[in-house]
Amino acid sequence: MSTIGFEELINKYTTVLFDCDGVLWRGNELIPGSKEFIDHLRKHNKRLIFVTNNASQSREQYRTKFQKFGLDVSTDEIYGSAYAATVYLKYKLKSKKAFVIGMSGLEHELDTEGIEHIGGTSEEYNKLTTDIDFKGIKDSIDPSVDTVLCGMDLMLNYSKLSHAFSYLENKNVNFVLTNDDSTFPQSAGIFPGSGSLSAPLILASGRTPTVVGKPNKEMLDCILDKNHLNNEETLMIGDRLNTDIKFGQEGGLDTLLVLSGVSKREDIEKENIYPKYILNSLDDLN
Ligand SMILES: O=C(O)[C@H](O)[C@H](O)COP(=O)(O)O
Ligand SMILES: [Mg+2]
Repeated sequence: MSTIGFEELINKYTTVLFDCDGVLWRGNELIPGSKEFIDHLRKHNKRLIFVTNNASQSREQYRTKFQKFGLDVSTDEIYGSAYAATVYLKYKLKSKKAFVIGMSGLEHELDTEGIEHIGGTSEEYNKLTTDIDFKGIKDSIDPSVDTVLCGMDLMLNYSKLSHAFSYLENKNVNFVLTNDDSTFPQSAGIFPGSGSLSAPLILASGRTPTVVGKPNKEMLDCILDKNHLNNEETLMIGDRLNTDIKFGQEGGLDTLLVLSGVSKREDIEKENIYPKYILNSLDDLN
């Protein structure tokens, strides 16, 4: 494990896969040096691919977020777990309709692939109430729902969980997570991640979900469907050892851990996941 400088990086790699939360930004705050580093790579004609487990936004919404930071990134360069999960439901599960725990970004991606969805941001599932209509939940089961899909949901509540749980009682209904990150890096600090939001369903249903996001192969398959990666010339940059660095290693890529997000230097030995390179942040490359 060593550091790496900009010159060495651009001489070794033609393609850079970037994680987003904790590498480029924390919430809506750009991490110092990330824009400059991306601009430098663009000047050296490097291929950039952005791979985020954050399912709260669609590729289009991320393109707008990049633009707000003065970064011109095309949707073809963006692979979010909302998109990857949608592709998985559409082409692997042949899903027609999903019950969603998630936000508008996940719903937008499902819409682009013509997968119907209930739950999510619709009004009836987002009322914060202690007056739960338990019988109504069981009576409301829609037999055409074939999948429960869970992602980051800032409006999670007991009623939504109870609806999702009731669908999962039917073992024929698929159970899919966009990702299972335990925590989520924000500018104000670390918060519960989407993996921690779906944990109650896993415990209550006793079922093991398919997880699409990093480090799982479905996310890499989604990228490889559209991009040939020359492994020796591709670098994966991330802030989380058990998603980004593991994803890169299992994909046969070199990896760079930046300490600007979730994982800390002492986590490396604890988790026994050793990146090839380590830096404090992307600013060390400017
Ligand atoms: O809780 C989550 O969904 C994740 O922590 C978060 O969104 C990770 O995003 P990434 O670091 O993969 O961009
Ligand atoms: Mg991250």
